[in-house]
Amino acid sequence: MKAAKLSVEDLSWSSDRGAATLLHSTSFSLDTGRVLGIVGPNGAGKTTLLRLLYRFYRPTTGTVRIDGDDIWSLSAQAVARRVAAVLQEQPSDFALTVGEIVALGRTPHRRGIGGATGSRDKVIVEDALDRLELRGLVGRHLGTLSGGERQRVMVARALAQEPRLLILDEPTNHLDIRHQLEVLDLIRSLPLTIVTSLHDLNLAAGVCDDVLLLHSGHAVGFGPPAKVLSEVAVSDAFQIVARKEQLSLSNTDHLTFHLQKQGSHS
Ligand SMILES: Nc1ncnc2c1ncn2[C@@H]1O[C@H](COP(=O)(O)OP(=O)(O)OP(=O)(O)O)[C@@H](O)[C@H]1O
Repeated sequence: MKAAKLSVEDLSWSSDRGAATLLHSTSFSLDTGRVLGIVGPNGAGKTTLLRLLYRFYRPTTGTVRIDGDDIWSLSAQAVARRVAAVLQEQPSDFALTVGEIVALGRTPHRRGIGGATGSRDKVIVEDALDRLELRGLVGRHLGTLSGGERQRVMVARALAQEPRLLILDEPTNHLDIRHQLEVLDLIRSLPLTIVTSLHDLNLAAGVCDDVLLLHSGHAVGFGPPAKVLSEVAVSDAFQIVARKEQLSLSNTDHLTFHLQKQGSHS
């Protein structure tokens, strides 16, 4: 696996000319192998930013470069060889088996429509199935799996794509605590550049090298979680009162959240 360098410059997006801007000018860069968490309240623009990064939306202004190449100067297939995205599963996937879905990850590497599956493709698919512990489920239809099992299948398909940049939209959704920790552990262990949206700020602080805090379509902070996720910035963005406390056993910071200042309610 090879990790990408990602650089985003003056990126903004609105759905139509004259429509409200859903992402205002945003710039940041991410070195190879870094894990970036996109955090912010509902409707802040997290999914919009991710869609710009995997070439689903064409930017209104600015560029997304992967290893120096503007993704809109490359073909969709060339981008799919470098970038994989794990989104919520598509309804059309439900009739396919786990093995078939993971093998779909090889599509961008095939020559021509219906290109043959080579022995290297098989090795890569098997490796992805092993990594996500899916061997036992290989013949099952996606529709029969639990939410957590489906999430693992989607990550395996993305790995079979052999991306340099992996994009994850809320990868811990539907997962119980054990499976959340496993997915986050996997994220940390992959030698890829990763951009992931996360709702849980304490999880984001634990797993990400950098975070980007979005508020009403504006990037209001980028950098190490300890710096960006300050009490003031989190309180402002989420319209709550955030307090940073120290966990006594692990000596790590932990954010707690309150609707109002303690003692201020009647
Ligand atoms: N294609 C679109 N056309 C018009 N408005 C859109 C479009 N996509 C998203 N929006 C709006 O843009 C805003 C940002 O949406 P987005 O899905 O990026 O937020 P988010 O931070 O991912 O939210 P959540 O945490 O709820 O998933 C929302 O108000 C949403 O309704």
